[in-house]
Amino acid sequence: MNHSQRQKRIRNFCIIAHIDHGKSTLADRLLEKTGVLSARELDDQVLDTMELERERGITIKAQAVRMPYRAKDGEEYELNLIDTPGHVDFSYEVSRSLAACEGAILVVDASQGIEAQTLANVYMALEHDLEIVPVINKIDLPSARPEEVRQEIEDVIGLDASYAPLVSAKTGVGIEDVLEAVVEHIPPPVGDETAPLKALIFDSYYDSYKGAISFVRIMEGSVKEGLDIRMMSSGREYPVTEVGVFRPGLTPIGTLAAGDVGYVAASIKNVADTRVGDTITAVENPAAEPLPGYKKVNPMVYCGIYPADGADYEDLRDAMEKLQLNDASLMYEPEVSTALGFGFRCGFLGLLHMEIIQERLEREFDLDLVTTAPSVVYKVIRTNGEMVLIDNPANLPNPAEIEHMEEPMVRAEIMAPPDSVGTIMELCQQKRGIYEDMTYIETNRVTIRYRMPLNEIIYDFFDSLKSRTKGYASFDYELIGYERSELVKLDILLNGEICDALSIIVHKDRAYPRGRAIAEKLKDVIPRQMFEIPIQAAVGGKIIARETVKAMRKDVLAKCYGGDITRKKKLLEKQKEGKKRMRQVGTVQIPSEAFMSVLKMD
Ligand SMILES: Nc1nc2c(ncn2[C@@H]2O[C@H](COP(=O)(O)OP(=O)(O)OP(=O)(O)O)[C@@H](O)[C@H]2O)c(=O)[nH]1
Repeated sequence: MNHSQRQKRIRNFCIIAHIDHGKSTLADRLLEKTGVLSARELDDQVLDTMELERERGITIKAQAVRMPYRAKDGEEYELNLIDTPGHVDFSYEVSRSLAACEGAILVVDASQGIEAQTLANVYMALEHDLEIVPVINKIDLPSARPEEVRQEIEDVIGLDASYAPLVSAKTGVGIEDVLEAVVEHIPPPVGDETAPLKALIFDSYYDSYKGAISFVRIMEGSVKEGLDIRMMSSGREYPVTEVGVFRPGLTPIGTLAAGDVGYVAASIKNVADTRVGDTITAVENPAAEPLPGYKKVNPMVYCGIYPADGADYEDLRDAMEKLQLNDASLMYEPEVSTALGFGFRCGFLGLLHMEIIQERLEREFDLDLVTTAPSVVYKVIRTNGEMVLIDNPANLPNPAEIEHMEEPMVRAEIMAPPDSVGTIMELCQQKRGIYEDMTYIETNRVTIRYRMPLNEIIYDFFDSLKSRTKGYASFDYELIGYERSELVKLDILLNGEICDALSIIVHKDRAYPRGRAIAEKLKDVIPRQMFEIPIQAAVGGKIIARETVKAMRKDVLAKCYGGDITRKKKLLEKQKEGKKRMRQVGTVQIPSEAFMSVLKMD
């Protein structure tokens, strides 16, 4: 079979869905149906991969697996399923994965219908001109309303859903219909295998034996073992050591040609040299232009990460280094805080990314951490006209040197049942949201759009939204740029000293309530000590709130009457335990979890 005949039987697609609508379960079923994994292996193995994926904390964001499929027309097809990360933090990776495909399966839960992320994903897929195959999942649920959802897909998204397979990824019903729909509705790739090589990197990860491995879609030309390749963004060159496909598991196949999806290994030391979105070409006869759409993603959210015990600093640094090997979007640099000592300022794609990294540091590297309040990146325009980017409140210039400040804004899209509109609007208003519009989807769902400062949604917006709507609301956002804003630095003083790790940048109208709330919360979490501790919130040196932690009344040992020595020991032991999780800040001891917990409040 020549290449163009083969190309006609390739289908490159991904699965898009709102979280929990069954994307992973459906993907497993497709693997099972095409014999890539047996049902038994699925139980063991995919659970393992999922575990691994959890281990790696969504850093292996997108993988591609090749499935052979003999369709009802008697032909053998090569289906490449490209997995996309399901979270807005990784939207750039998602966009590159979509660019590697000709089509997408859109999974919609038959009982939930369309939700915020469903729409966001669909728009992104349409922007990449993908053919969308709707699939209605979870038809086994008693609350399933497949025909209504079919209508909803037609009315809200405007897709032809008349042929949408009705499936249960759980029981396995309708899976073959999904494969047939993919073959029938998604077009095969095009691309000239004799043209200069252009391969799009849509994901990469670090393998300790093979180095950084790039997952690619070959757009033009071909790549094989031994070829000298060049990364077009950096100009760096490497000889290819292996090319292959994921089946699952890396399987060498010798050559990948236009239309193919697979991986390329070239003894590359660092994932930072296999940037998602970059174009790989050949050193000899290179492509004139890279593929469009490459961009270096920048962190959106920053926070300080410190070891709870200063002695663990080196361990934390080693752990950071290891994580970064596999995650080119994690940024970190050493930082010193007067309150917390030596640690790192870290940049993340978003809050989920931040939480994943924190969790991995604690779980995989067994570290106890103190994290400071997350901050977005502010633009500060100095009185001398100079613009500086500030991601750490401690670095904010003196107010006298600031002409004005700008903060990042997002467009938030919330989808919810109509009866929760009131409470959602109240929340958005509280978070300085500016109402844009509202549209009803059928009679049971409404989409509300707000323009909001990113700094208001990074702490607890989503949690508040969920609790106010009993979990029914879904939420999505995109960054829309910077706007001028009246921002101030809110400092917290403990026993008269500023605790830099608790400083935050807030809107001036929110400084007072926020300062009060933080002081009140700190009063609850800071245990009594031998002396009275004033807790103050201040803006520009002016105290705006004050609480006091009263002094301890009695020595704990006083209860022991000096008699029972074992009891005394136990008590001291217990105190030591408690102390381990405390940070000495100036003269005051603060429990390490206090730093984050005070910032989470409605
Ligand atoms: N009843 C029923 N449950 C299903 C079906 N498909 C998936 N589920 C369940 O729905 C939940 C979410 O499924 P996942 O496959 O993890 O969903 P996902 O979209 O990949 O979710 P994320 O990975 O969190 O984005 C799981 O508890 C599944 O067992 C189905 O057809 N019927």
